[in-house]
Amino acid sequence: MSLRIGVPSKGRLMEKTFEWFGARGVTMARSGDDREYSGHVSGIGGVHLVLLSAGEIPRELSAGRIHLGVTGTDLIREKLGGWETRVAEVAPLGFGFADLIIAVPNAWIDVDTLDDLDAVAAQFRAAHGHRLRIATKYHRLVREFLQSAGVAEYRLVDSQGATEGTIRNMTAEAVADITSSGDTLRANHLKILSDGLVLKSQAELFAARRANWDAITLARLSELCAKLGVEAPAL
Ligand SMILES: Nc1ncnc2c1ncn2[C@@H]1O[C@H](COP(=O)(O)OP(=O)(O)OP(=O)(O)O)[C@@H](O)[C@H]1O
Ligand SMILES: O=P(O)(O)OC[C@H]1O[C@H](OP(=O)(O)OP(=O)(O)O)[C@H](O)[C@@H]1O
Repeated sequence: MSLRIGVPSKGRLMEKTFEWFGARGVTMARSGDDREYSGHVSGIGGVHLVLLSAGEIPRELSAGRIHLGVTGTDLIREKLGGWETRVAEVAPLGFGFADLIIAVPNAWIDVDTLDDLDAVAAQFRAAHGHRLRIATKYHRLVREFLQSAGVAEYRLVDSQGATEGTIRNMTAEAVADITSSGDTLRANHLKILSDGLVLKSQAELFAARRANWDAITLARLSELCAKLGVEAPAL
């Protein structure tokens, strides 16, 4: 059986992943034109490339339909409850850096910390009759983070994109989203709470604990890890 490795199917994450493996003698390429989601691996035998959305890779790893996968730490932790029991970290890849943060409007001059947010949230509920809304797609991570910080008077509203626009659109009062350059936050007049860093993320190579590991796939894993210069994970 070949070792199935899931890799982001488009954009910067795909290109950087191809570069990272290529620099270590494992060449990945998409077949056909840009719209064809199939590919191949050379430089090592018995490894099958599976091109997937970065957001779907955690689920495919968890189900064991791929043996290895490249995706963001944020997506693994958000999408897989008890992620350590489902995947093993093989190697951080040094790209795809992003911080998951909590941000509020610049105009909230008295709000700089989570404690301030908590105070404003209580006032907000008293004044408006509903809880302050935080727009995000990272429900699990934000809930856990705010719970451990003691912030309770809020409601998460789902936003799967253009999250920073929800405040202007009046569907939320605050946001929890990833930032890398900070341009999107600046353009939308938002500031990060000083203690509002939920998670630092980067692209990582993960192994599926529940995949069908047999002697052949384990041998291929060792060979691949040796070639990549990383330690083979204990599964
Ligand atoms: N500036 C950035 N914008 C978006 N994602 C980034 C950025 N920097 C790093 N990332 C990381 O890239 C990953 C998301 O990649 P991508 O947007 O391709 O995923 P996706 O959810 O599968 O997207 P799509 O649904 O459009 O296919 C996350 O792990 C995220 O942390
Ligand atoms: O700090 P920056 O460099 O500005 O990057 C952050 C932005 O990039 C991502 O959005 P993406 O482009 O993936 O689009 P989305 O709004 O559909 O999530 C993220 O959701 C932020 O909006």
